[in-house]
Amino acid sequence: MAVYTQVSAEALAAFLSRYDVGDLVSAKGIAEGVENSNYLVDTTRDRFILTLYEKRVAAGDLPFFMALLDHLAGKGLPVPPAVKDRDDREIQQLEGRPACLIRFLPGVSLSQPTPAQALAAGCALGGVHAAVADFEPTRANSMGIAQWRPLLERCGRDMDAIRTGLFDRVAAALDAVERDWPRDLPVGAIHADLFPDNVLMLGDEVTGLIDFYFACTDIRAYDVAVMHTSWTFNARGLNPSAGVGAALLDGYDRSFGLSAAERAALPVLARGACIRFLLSRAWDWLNTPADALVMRKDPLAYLARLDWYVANERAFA
Ligand SMILES: Nc1ncnc2c1ncn2[C@@H]1O[C@H](COP(=O)(O)OP(=O)(O)O)[C@@H](O)[C@H]1O
Ligand SMILES: N[C@@H](CCOP(=O)(O)O)C(=O)O
Repeated sequence: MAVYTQVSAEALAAFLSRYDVGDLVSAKGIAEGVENSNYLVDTTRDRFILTLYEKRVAAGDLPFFMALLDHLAGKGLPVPPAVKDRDDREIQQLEGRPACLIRFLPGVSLSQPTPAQALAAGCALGGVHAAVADFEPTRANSMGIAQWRPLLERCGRDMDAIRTGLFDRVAAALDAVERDWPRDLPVGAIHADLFPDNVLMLGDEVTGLIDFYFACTDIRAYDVAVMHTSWTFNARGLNPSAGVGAALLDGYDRSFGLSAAERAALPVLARGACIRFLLSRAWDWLNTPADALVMRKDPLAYLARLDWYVANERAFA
């Protein structure tokens, strides 16, 4: 359940009165999501997502995220911009949290994407990378390779309570990833978390790309690798679908282009992505009480993926 901050009816009505969006009809907490509090808000005119940014999103990063959403929506991509109030402001305060009113987009997120859907999603990522060619703001990746070792050290040997020997296995995998990490691939604004639950679809059509709150400036092909790790396997990190993996890359290649150097780097980028999500999940696993309202995601599902990429170095050839 991702509603950490309760919003009173009075506070919400006062918040909405700053906008030209009609009057409040209903507001319901959204169970999906991990990082922020989200409400589905209906007014007499339209439907919106109200997001209150919780502790993982730094308020100082919000202008970058909002500028990126505006930029992509302005280029006609299915990305939801924040609504501006009468004073032209997108970022507000509500119940003591930074908050934005976001356009609602139709569609559902998939749990078992087909190759046709993966092709469309890969195409959509290519569309994002093309659209940010003239996007100037930058943001360092706060969950990038430079942060993985400090995060591993912070998790420490407590990781072995999740799986015996986990700390040493991740440390060894990280040694290899740090050694082989590409230094000269093209960089740009990337989503960095384009899992199936952050892509809304109707049939084989992408209707929404959401949750840009890890977006940053980093290696473009790393975004492709993150997608590959999250779209190709089942929830336990098993049974990779070769058709889905190939279709993702094909879609991206058709819409934006994947160079030979980028393709050659995908194995190490994918192992890096596995370490990144394994570590953030392990940290949450070790630091979230089992009875908390937040759903803890399984770090071992990313260990299984890491093992698969180590055993299948030629998966992208
Ligand atoms: N613009 C939007 N249009 C429609 N649904 C949305 C939109 N933004 C978020 N949602 C819904 O809210 C859920 C949680 O949003 P998300 O941004 O993934 O949260 P979190 O940042 O907490 O992970 C999504 O799974 C989706 O169902
Ligand atoms: N995609 C990450 C967690 C981030 O959650 P999101 O709901 O903001 O995408 C993972 O699965 O570990």
